[in-house]
Amino acid sequence: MTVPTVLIHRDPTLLARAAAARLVTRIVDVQAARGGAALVLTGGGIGTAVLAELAATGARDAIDWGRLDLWWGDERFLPSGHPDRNETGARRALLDHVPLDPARVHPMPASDGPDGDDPEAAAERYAALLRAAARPEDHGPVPSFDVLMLGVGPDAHVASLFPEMPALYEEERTVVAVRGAPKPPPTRITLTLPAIRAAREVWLLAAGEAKADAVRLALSEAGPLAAPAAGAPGPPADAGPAGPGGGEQTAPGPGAHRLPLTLGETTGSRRCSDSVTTLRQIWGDRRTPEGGNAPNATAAHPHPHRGPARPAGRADRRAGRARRQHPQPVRPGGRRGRGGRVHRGRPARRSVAGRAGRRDRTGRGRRHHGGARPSARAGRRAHPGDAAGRPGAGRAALPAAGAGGAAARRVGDLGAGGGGAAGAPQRRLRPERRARTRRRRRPVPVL
Ligand SMILES: O=C1O[C@H](COP(=O)(O)O)[C@@H](O)[C@H](O)[C@H]1O
Repeated sequence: MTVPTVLIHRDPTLLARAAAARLVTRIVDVQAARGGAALVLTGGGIGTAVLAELAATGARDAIDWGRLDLWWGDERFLPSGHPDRNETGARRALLDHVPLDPARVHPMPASDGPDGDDPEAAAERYAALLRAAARPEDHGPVPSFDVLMLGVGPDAHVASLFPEMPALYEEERTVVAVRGAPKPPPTRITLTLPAIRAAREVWLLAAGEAKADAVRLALSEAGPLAAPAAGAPGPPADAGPAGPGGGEQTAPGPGAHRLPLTLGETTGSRRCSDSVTTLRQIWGDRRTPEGGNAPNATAAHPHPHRGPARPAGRADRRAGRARRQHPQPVRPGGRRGRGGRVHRGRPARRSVAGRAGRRDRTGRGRRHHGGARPSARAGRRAHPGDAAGRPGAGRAALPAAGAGGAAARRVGDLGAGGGGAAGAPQRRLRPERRARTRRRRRPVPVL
């Protein structure tokens, strides 16, 4: 199954800079390997901010702009040059400042374009353009985009695929018109999910408190109908053929169905490989080093099950002792992060469990020694706040994920297996078992 990669950055500006830096690297790498590269742009606040940061960085000169194809994931169907068009924003932020080959810039048609005010015809025109650009090795009606960026709306929409709307049912066409979109303007053109899934990498970009619920949905097993962002990374890798053209397999390449996602407004910068872990990290990081909830988190996410932070208790003191007995090495050049600060340099490789131990900066929680699967590890990543029912506390805190399916089971694991479950004492490992299980820990690269 595709495992999302989640990158969390301190604030939207850092997020945009980091995404821009990643874009440079990715495009340069692809161009070095294959000559050209294909990038799909998104509109919206953070998507445009990424382009502005790309324009601002000196590293942009490493890109061979003349060999970059630009496509759009969606467009508001408005006259050319309209300030609300995604194309207009992208041109202002980046395209007007770099030496692109105009023939390789492919905006979606405007409402005063060759098809006039006919979004269906305009969508078909764009689909034909994509089809013409697809090479035999793309095995489908669209090019295998190297990076496809998507903003995420507060309702978890991506591109112009809004929850419950007919475009989400599309299995054949790669581009469709959307009428009656809940977000203005109502008429739009959008890539469909099969076209999005043909990308080698899909990057979901979400910044700010208003997007946190959408991110939670995207990482849960909510279907794309309820949360279109959840459908962007594609079906499980072992689910067999899936791609534009119905059952015809696209061959999207080794990185396909990855879901790099960036969430702003949190602290730290880390990579993890388990969505439940990630959710816990997102929420966990909202706690201040002093043990209270960060004020913005509390205000913007009123969860009925979240209780107030409680003072450190017995389990917390035990965790502090464990940490002192097993200090985590810090690589020269990096430093241990604390809430609200950025990690400098590239932290040492360390395991999920190791990160979990470090994450508890106040002496609460405990260091984990188990070699269990990630969800169980996450479950044992106890935090006293869990007992108080704060949003790391499994099903109760993640209503959508808890609604059913495997996510519910995983989330359930968190509550049941988690030492943080109310009143559940945490199992202490004998020293020799600690050593054994520590050896089994799989290092997970972090940023
Ligand atoms: O309407 C749109 O909204 C989304 C998200 O925009 P944001 O301002 O909330 O970041 C965007 O990704 C999409 O391309 C756009 O057409």
